[in-house]
Amino acid sequence: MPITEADASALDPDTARALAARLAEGGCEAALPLVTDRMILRPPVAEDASVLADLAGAWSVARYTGRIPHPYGLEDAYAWISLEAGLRAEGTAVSLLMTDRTTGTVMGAVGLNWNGSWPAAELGYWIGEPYRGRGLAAEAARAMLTLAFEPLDLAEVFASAQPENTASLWVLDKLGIRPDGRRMRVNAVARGEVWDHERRSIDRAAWEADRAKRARLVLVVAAALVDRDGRVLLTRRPEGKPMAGLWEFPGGKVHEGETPERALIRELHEELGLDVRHACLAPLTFASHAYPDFHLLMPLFVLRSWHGRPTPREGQDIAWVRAARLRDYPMPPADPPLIPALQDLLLV
Ligand SMILES: Nc1nc2c([nH]c(=O)n2[C@@H]2O[C@H](COP(=O)(O)OP(=O)(O)OP(=O)(O)O)[C@@H](O)[C@H]2O)c(=O)[nH]1
Repeated sequence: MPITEADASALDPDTARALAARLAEGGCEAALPLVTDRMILRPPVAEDASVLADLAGAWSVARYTGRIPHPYGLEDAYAWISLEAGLRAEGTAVSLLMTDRTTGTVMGAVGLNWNGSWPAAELGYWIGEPYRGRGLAAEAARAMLTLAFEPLDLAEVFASAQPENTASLWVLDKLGIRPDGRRMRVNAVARGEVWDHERRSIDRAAWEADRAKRARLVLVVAAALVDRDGRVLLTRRPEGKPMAGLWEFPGGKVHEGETPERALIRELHEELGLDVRHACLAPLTFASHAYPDFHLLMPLFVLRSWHGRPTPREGQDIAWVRAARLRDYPMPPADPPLIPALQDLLLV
């Protein structure tokens, strides 16, 4: 549904209050914080001011954003944090920090603002210099689209970027936020300029179509082979396959007409030369993970007995790993949530 100027800005206080309630943090029903593969996106707090001043104070960040002044100091960061808390509480905007899911390190920020454009929201993001080139902005912006169209129930998300800011244009393209034939003016405070840019947008129908494409379910089955010492067999994805170099549980896709168990028996034979009996496969847990272009559903079986010696037949490295050391091996993003169930089973 294209938004016209006449539709926009009709944000009545009740709607704003409802949106603010959806943005309140805490509990399983709350929209925030957002969790992605590599990040937790959470509201900024006063303790973030100095790291924000360092990151957003760089000219390489300010020069491409409309709202970040330059120079940008601690006072600016405190003012922004308190402004954003106010907008979130009144239900007119949400800004979140991109933090590393493991270390908590603040890496950038991403926000939606529908103050004056509701039911459309403007998307904005910036990423600190040390954290560029890893696809983090796209990952965060994708989570913001989900927030916009699901809990916030907005109709459109729009954005713009400097024509020479190719990294940002790449993010918008990747998310399906495309030129919509309109222009938008941006007051770029750091440069003291007013930009007149191509407007890019995505509406609910386009976002739903993209989500449906990415939600195609792929059933993969995997095994945790456990030896007499309680070690688990990991195999390393060989060069030429997607996610090459990462360690995973042996297994593969379930073919048409196969049960997960038959598929696993076939894969263990093809990949490792093992003969396995159906009765030895004990279901343990499963992974359910949204990859960019499909949704993985992967039951994990435990196997303690087999015939033959695991022999890599597809050029893959293999490793026997103690349960306590499983996290030392870089794995595809679907796999780390499987580790606690294995450790519960093996670390007694
Ligand atoms: N086998 C296995 N696949 C995993 C794991 N974790 C995970 O995300 N996957 C994903 O599940 C999919 C399985 O694909 P695969 O390439 O191993 O399957 P396959 O042996 O049937 O390969 P093929 O498609 O080349 O015939 C891949 O996208 C892979 O990255 C895991 O622990 N084990």
